[in-house]
Amino acid sequence: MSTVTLNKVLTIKTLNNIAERGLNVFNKDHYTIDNESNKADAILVRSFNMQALELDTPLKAIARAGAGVNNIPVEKCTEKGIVVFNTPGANANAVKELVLTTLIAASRNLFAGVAWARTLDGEGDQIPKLVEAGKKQFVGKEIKGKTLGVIGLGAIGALVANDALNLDMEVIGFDPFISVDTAWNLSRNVHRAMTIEQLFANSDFITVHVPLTNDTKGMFNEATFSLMKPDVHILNFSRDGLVNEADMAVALETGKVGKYITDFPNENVLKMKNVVPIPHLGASTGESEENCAIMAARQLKEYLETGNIKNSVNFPNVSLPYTGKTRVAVFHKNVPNMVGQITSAISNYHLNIADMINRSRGEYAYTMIDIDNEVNNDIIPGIEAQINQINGIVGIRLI
Ligand SMILES: NC(=O)c1ccc[n+]([C@@H]2O[C@H](COP(=O)([O-])OP(=O)(O)OC[C@H]3O[C@@H](n4cnc5c(N)ncnc54)[C@H](O)[C@@H]3O)[C@@H](O)[C@H]2O)c1
Ligand SMILES: O=C(O)CC[C@@H](O)C(=O)O
Repeated sequence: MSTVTLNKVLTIKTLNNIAERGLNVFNKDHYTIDNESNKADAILVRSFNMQALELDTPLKAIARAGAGVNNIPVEKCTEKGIVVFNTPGANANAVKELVLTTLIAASRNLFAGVAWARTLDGEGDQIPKLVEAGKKQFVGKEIKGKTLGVIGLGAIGALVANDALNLDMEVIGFDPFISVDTAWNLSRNVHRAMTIEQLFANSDFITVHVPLTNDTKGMFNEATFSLMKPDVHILNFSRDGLVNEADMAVALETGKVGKYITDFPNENVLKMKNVVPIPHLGASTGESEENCAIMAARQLKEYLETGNIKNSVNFPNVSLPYTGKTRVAVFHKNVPNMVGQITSAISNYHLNIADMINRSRGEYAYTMIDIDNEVNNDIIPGIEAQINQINGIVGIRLI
């Protein structure tokens, strides 16, 4: 981590409860933590829905202490040069543990059984007899030898797939965009489904670990249920929007889906038969909340102090050792001759370039230029104005 001396105090706004150890990453001499400010330099968020929020200047960055960024208006941020970070893998173990816990618990009708046992309160000496007579309602099925389909083999899916093998399950995985890193970590005993249909047709249990996007929205629906085995159990620890809830309600009624274990209860879900509603606890462990908060805070701090970007979901990873010289960081459209125009704007001020880096991601790019000379504060507005005049510039920071 860099140890830059900031010449002004920056404000970090929190929109959710963020673990203390994460907030402690921000030195109080240089940062104010505030959950009210509308002049924040950066935002730390978990699940708060930011879609309708104004993204006012001087907001430079948003860090999601978690994986999913569907609560953040990422496209709007990109257009404004606001960097959005997440914390890949930081809560994956917590989610994996709850997936496997509920996979077994639901299969053994544990939740319903425990709730029923509580209703026996007050029956006195009769309770043991009632238990023995009533337990037949809760006969479950073992997971050993059954097939688990894992959709999405990223940080969480890969952990679930590997550990399900250790529980003697057969595992089929589907992920057309699997990363090289994950592929290396995945057991060779995980069978690869060539199509999602193949996974649907062969799984006794299905767990989904993909982001909610236009492509994945409603991927569980009447048509896909029809491909599945009867009594399939579906686990959704990803996002509610992946499931067409009207179709799920019907599939549960008919027994096509035996159980729906979801981390996203709502009014529709709570009315469903054989649903196991969990109050979004996937990542709710002390360990995971700290991991996410620390990672999010470090990434934000590094970006604010040096311009370096790591684990952004909308801009490329860019890193240049920070030497304390003036750094010009520019967001721009990914079109020809941008770097040339930016560097000539700088040389118009007779400044020498010591180092530079340029990376692109889709339609946008990010360029950082370190200036060799001491830059007089008086000329900074002029440099900014010249660069801002270039067609395709989204934003500029001098650090
Ligand atoms: N319940 C919780 O508390 C909780 C916690 C963490 C993450 N999540 C959710 O889980 C999701 C996954 O988290 P992660 O950390 O594993 O993310 P990740 O980015 O590491 O993995 C996602 C995987 O999904 C794959 N994928 C994308 N589209 C796909 C598709 N159409 N079909 C198959 N695979 C596809 C990607 O290639 C990637 O490997 C997050 O986006 C978030 O919505 C929920
Ligand atoms: O912050 C949480 O508790 C949940 C986070 C989770 O939904 C995620 O996408 O990482």
